[in-house]
Amino acid sequence: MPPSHGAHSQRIGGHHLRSQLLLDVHAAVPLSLIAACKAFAAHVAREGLLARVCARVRGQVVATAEAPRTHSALEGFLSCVDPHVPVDLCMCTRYGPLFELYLGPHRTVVVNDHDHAREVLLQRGRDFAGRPSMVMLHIAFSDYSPLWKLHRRLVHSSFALFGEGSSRLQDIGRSSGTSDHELTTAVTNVVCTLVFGTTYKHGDGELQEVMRYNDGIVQTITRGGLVFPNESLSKLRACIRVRDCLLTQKLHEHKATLSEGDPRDLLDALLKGQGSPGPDGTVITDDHVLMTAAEAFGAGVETTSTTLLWVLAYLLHHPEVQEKAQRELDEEVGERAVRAADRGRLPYLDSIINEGMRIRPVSPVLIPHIAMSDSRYTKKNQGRSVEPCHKTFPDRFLDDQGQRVTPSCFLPFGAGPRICVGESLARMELFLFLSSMLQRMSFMLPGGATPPNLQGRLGVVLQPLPYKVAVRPRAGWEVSTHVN
Ligand code: HEM
Repeated sequence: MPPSHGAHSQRIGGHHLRSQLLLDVHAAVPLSLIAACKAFAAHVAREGLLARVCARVRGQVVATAEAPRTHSALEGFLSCVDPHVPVDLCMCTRYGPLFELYLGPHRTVVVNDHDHAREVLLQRGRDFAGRPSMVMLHIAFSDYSPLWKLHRRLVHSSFALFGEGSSRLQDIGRSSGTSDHELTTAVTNVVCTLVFGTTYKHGDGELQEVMRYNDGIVQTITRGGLVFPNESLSKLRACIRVRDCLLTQKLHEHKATLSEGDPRDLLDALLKGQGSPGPDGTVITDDHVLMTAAEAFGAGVETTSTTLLWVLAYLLHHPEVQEKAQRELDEEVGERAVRAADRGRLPYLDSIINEGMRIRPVSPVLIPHIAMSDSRYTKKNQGRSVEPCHKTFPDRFLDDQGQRVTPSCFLPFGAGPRICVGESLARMELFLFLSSMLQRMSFMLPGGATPPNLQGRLGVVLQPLPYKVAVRPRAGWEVSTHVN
């Protein structure tokens, strides 16, 4: 279709890698600034360029990057790039809700409005379901292809084994701890169960090893600068070696014990998928299996544990919200262990989780999409009004009767063909962890401590700065501890 040239239309030609994306937009779309910055940071890290840029949106730092001093891609956007002075990139204010920018060599269209994003992701999902060529992973960063579809289907089917009908996640949730390390350990344990069917006991050496390499990978990627040989790159390589060694061992064990019945976990599902190629003859190799297993850790640990840390940080700012959630738990669940099926009875707790994901989304701009073919997107409405919101944490997700409402523009897991494949699992995990924690413990600021800084910093995900929290067991639940 030819692009339209209406008085209010903006033609955004983004020939992204291999196709042409034309957006004809008559209305607002805002900012994928954070994505832009993220991708920019990734690009800069890849290219090994120098000088520091700090990007802020509405006063909040959303990304820092090692940036080129005089890079033509950046010149259009920044009046100055001083390596020592933070540059405010309020692009939304300066360039309007829809604009294009170069991320290194890639022309990128920025869309920042939930309604429009929803339309692009859902109604036009197939058109924009591609991924830029980034990292060789098999789902999240894989382009829209038969191989991606096959992997996604298998991953989805294996996650279904851990759905509401299963008690496997409930039991792991019950052993959750309260420091960020323990939260991450518990979330990692869930992913180990999903991926290779091992649920570890507290303190297990192998689980510690998984934690160490996972953390090493996250930290080194967050730090960036992995282009030239250096300490970070060596550490990343070492962590990946340990990870691959462990996953290969699990793969061999699974091959040796694979049976006819239902898959036990993700490795089983992928191994079974090796026997039935996709419609175009696509075959899953052992390397694919290992990469997809590794990806489940990458996508499933940091996202979920960081969401919980954000929710806790907000609860420290709103102790009355915590008390109300605890009252709801006391009335609806009492002292028995929380079950996945209790979610329907706990709308207030659910609204806290939703609000946590809304106000501090760990993946604020999804993962970049690219156009699958020459495409045009036309919006009829012009402009957009932003009304002041008088809702307090977490009431946006509740109606006047205290029942749950979910605005259609709420997309913490994306939408359309590339929607997060772990969404149901993540929602269940968040529910089980938070409910089990609030049922047994109260979280408060240690004496003299200031409330957590809610600004966040963008690493692999948007994460809170470290904060301190005191934990007190609720009446009837022993074990007391102070954690950082
Ligand atoms: C709070 C937790 C989580 C959040 C907020 C989250 C969010 C997201 C988002 C925003 C995307 C990108 C969607 C897009 O580009 O349109 C995504 C993709 C993905 N997520 Fe999650 N996620 C979470 C947990 C998980 C978990 C637990 C797993 C698996 C164990 C997982 C696996 C994936 C995968 C494989 C993709 C790539 C899907 C594709 O490209 O086809 N995520 N997630």
